[in-house]
Amino acid sequence: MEQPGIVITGASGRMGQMLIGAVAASDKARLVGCVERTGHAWIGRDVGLCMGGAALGVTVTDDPLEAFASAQAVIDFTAPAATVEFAALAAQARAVHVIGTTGLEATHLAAIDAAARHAVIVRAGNMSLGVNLLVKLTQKVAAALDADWDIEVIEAHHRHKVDAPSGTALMLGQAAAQGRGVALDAARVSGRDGITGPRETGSIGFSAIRGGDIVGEHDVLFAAAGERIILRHVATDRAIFARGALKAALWGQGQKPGQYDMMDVLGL
Ligand SMILES: NC(=O)C1=CN([C@@H]2O[C@H](COP(=O)(O)OP(=O)(O)OC[C@H]3O[C@@H](n4cnc5c(N)ncnc54)[C@H](O)[C@@H]3O)[C@@H](O)[C@H]2O)C=CC1
Ligand SMILES: O=C(O)C1=N[C@H](C(=O)O)C[C@H](O)C1
Repeated sequence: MEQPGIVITGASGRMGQMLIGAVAASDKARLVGCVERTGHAWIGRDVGLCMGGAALGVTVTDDPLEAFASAQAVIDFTAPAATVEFAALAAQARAVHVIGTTGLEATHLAAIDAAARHAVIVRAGNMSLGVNLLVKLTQKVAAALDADWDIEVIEAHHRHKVDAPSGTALMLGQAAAQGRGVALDAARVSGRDGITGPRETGSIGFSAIRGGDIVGEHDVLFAAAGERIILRHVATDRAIFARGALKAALWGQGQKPGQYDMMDVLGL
């Protein structure tokens, strides 16, 4: 059987280039398309040459529908508005849509839910094995501790990141809330500043650091009187996200329409 053909959206981005490298090097998938936004300097050029390497025989396009028509999967690490558009188009093309984009708000999520009625969508704020294990651990630890243990999620990323808290931090906060049996929306406290008053018992705090070229670092801090537990993940190479996304694109082949995450893909 022919290997699944994969389209990468946001081809020139930090993750786009990492994903193109991963698919081009894979013996389980074929790179069949690359999409960038209209007006981008890469449109109409071979993506391999644009990346400074050998030609890959794939021309970058700003026409996602045409690109998706010949694909079995679309891997999408772009921006919320673009991802919503791609979800509808991937569903139309019956291609598995792997979504790594973060910063999605309720309206974006509703549109993705609608597309998942007709298509396979795998979405996760972090596609690495390590972070998905950390999510599981966070839920377990939170379930074992009572509200005398304050929970704080601290994340650090590069200076170009546009959303906060990170998608990963939200996954970790959600896991902590689930473990504790509370709703994250009710417990969440982000970005303290000024006279905040003392910490509210049971709240789950989020802090974001932005600087330099930090790939992605996440701590879940459980702090009580006299002791602290810190669960930590440090990403040093974006290849971990690309590997996870490619795994998700392959796993999604033949699945029933619906929305899945990396826990499903990794069997965690
Ligand atoms: N889930 C995960 O494991 C990970 C998720 N991310 C997320 O992926 C997203 C992208 O991250 P980066 O690659 O660092 O950003 P980036 O800014 O380097 O790349 C985004 C790319 O998307 C392109 N783009 C935007 N709108 C588009 C459109 N309408 N059509 C085609 N292309 C379009 C941009 O031109 C750009 O090349 C962010 O939301 C980030 O948080 C990043 C790393 C891992
Ligand atoms: O923007 C990034 O770079 C990253 N984004 C994801 C997030 O928001 O958690 C995953 C990873 O931390 C890198």
